[in-house]
Amino acid sequence: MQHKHEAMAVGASPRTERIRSNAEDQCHADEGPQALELEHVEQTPFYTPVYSRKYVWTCVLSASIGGILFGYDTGVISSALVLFHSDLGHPLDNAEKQLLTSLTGGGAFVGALLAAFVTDAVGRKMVIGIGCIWFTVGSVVAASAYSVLLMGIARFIIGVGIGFETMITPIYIAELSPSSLRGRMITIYSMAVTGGQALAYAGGTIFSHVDLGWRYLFALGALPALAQVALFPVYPETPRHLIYRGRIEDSVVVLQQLYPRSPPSDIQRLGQIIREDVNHSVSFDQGARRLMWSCKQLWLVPSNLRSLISACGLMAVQQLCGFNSLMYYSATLFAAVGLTNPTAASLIVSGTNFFFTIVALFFVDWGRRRMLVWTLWGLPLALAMAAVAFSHIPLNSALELQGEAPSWAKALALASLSIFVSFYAIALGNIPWTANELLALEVRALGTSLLTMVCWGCNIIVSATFLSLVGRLTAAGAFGLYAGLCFAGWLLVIFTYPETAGLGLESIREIFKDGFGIRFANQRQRTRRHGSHSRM
Ligand SMILES: O[C@H]1[C@H](O)[C@@H](O)[C@H](O)[C@@H](O)[C@H]1O
Repeated sequence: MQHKHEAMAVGASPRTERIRSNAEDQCHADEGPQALELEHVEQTPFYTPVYSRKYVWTCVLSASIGGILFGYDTGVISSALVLFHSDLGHPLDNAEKQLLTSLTGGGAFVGALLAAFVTDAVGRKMVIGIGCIWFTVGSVVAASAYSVLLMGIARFIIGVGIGFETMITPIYIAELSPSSLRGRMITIYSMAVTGGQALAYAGGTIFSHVDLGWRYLFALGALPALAQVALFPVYPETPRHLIYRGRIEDSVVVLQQLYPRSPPSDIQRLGQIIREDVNHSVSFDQGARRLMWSCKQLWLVPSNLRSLISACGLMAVQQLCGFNSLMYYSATLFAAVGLTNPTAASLIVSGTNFFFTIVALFFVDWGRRRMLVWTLWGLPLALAMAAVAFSHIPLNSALELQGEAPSWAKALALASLSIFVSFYAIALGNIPWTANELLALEVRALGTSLLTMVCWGCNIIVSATFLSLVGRLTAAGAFGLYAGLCFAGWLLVIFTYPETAGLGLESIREIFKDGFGIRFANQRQRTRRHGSHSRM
């Protein structure tokens, strides 16, 4: 009832009022027992030998190649900038360097928006393919570029590919995975991202000794895209999308492949539950899958809006915590604190990030909210330590050391930044990519597109302002500011991010019906655990 008043207060038309209240009624329908049943069916393979899950792992690993592309192409620019010399017509000035770095973020922002227009129409798998085309074309143009303009165009094209890929791969994986493994499988994708970044830094070290090495670096970026296209026949369209398009028989075949050990009755029931959820979304669709309609669903249905705030809020925290400033400027920062091999120093950041993403793999299905709440406090603490350290290290706005710095401050700077990366990678670095699971099917494509745009919008803000922040506030002030933002992010998570680990995608919409559902979700987790104990 309260929601009706909310909508009236903003002057909703009778039609939008109808849309909203339909959705509310559906959300309040009794989904509890059915949702638990779905989770039970999806968990069946969990108790069966690993080889029976081979197919789902093959699909997830094939899709995760997109993560390698994302990581490699965002990481490669920092090495390439050092290797360009005058190969693009003249030595690059700072503005050109910043432009070539941020154009990828701009392209990704546009790509995520474009992907929203096509995802429901052409399917999840096809969008992965479209992303690969952008990556391949962008890599070829970048490898053969001879001017800043051409390189700029190439970086933008690669960015569009990243936008497509970051929008679709997490949805694709979430829709294919059994709920008990969903977090872990999306974390495989995050591992691919951080692994791709580490590969880019390693490649940068190797090709720094090769004439025109940057051309090889960019050309190599096309290989994962081509590999993903080659694997196209191996991975299927998601059952949820197939059902959405009315291809029921195809969806049953895919479900059978995904759950080979489940009895046919379980497969049938799973298909039926997904179908009911899809019918529920399509019935709102009124026959026209128009973006405007999805927008209204997202903004005017309070439960959808709340899930969007939760998901996008967490993604904003991931980017605004300042991690990517460290990623892009780590070499320069570490050089300032006395390390002699800057590329190897960058490998410390990307390697630590990769390592702790692997650690995250073991905890993410234990609890997303739990992991976030237990680790996020470490970020402001580590950044506050970094702020203390850098207040004794005199740097100018180009991050060059101006004078002497005490060795304890240098050691503290190194230690605090390493602690920061570890705490970041174990939860905040990957959980926001699982957040599309918060969105109901009828708004998942558009909502995930917005989620991805928040990621890239905030990414551009952080990467384009770090040096100016250091200029205005000093490095200590910049780290202090990030510490404040991280602390605010921790509070945001505590109040708005419910626990979703182990819940079926079709049951998550229920959580947001009366608020951010923190208590409700905890209660669901208890019931679920109790249910699975009593089944065992
Ligand atoms: O999840 C990824 C990962 O943490 C990367 O290391 C970071 O560069 C990206 O911005 C983030 O979205």
